[in-house]
Amino acid sequence: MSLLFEHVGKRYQDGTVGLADVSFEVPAGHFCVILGRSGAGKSTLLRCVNGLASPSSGRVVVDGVAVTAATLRQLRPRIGMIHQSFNLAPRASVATNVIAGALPAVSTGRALLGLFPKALRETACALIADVGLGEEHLQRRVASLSGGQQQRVGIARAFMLDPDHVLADEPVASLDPQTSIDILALIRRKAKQRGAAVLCSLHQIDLAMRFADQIVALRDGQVVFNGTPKALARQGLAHIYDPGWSEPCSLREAVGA
Ligand SMILES: Nc1ncnc2c1ncn2[C@@H]1O[C@H](COP(=O)(O)OP(=O)(O)OP(=O)(O)O)[C@@H](O)[C@H]1O
Repeated sequence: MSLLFEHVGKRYQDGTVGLADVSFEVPAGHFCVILGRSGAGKSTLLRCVNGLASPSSGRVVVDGVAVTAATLRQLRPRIGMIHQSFNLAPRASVATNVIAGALPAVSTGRALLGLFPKALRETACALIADVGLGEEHLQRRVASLSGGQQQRVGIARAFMLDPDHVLADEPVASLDPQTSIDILALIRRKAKQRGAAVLCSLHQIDLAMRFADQIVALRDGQVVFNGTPKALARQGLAHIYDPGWSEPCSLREAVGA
């Protein structure tokens, strides 16, 4: 159960290159953080996994199945999504938002009527407790919660269908430092419990170093680093973030100079 990017390129309709030629693998159960400057291609990469963007070249392979319009129906229930701005229904309750994570597995008619099977309702309640929201929160409107609490709802929703993969696009961008740590620890714990691979884009290097098993760094739509936090600490961050960085620097590093 892994996520594989094989020479993935994405050119948008206006000609902008979102991804140039990206290849790497995230093994099952790994927490993989995607780093890179603004515009490096992090969101584009995540969107290529859940079909919100389709690669112009190459392919994304989820557990051996290439992501295409035809396979998305089968793959979507196995991919949980956590968003930067939570993407919840603000006027609906915590419980309603969490159970909405099961929509890919429920017929449209039943979903419209709010008829979720008892097992799914029980799963939703258990998840809400597990992410640290007490019973008193079940019927609260999401709009009345803090950002950190809303992201806990988003995490519970993402795990409704026991996903094999979790995509998190800057999940702590709007949260304070301690809440960010708590939220990433929660995503990591839930994913490890499940054995799910996580692909999580971040701008906070300290958090990447703290939580990642694997770090992939993008620059101008290309992979400029793929390895452990320790290896990145040895290598430094110039090749990812410095505007003036150029290739000879990485060549020197490659020969250990
Ligand atoms: N719908 C689109 N149409 C045209 N270009 C796009 C589109 N979406 C993204 N891009 C471009 O693709 C490149 C990569 O964007 P992307 O959003 O993937 O970067 P990012 O690393 O997630 O940035 P940030 O950290 O700011 O969110 C950028 O040049 C961006 O302007």
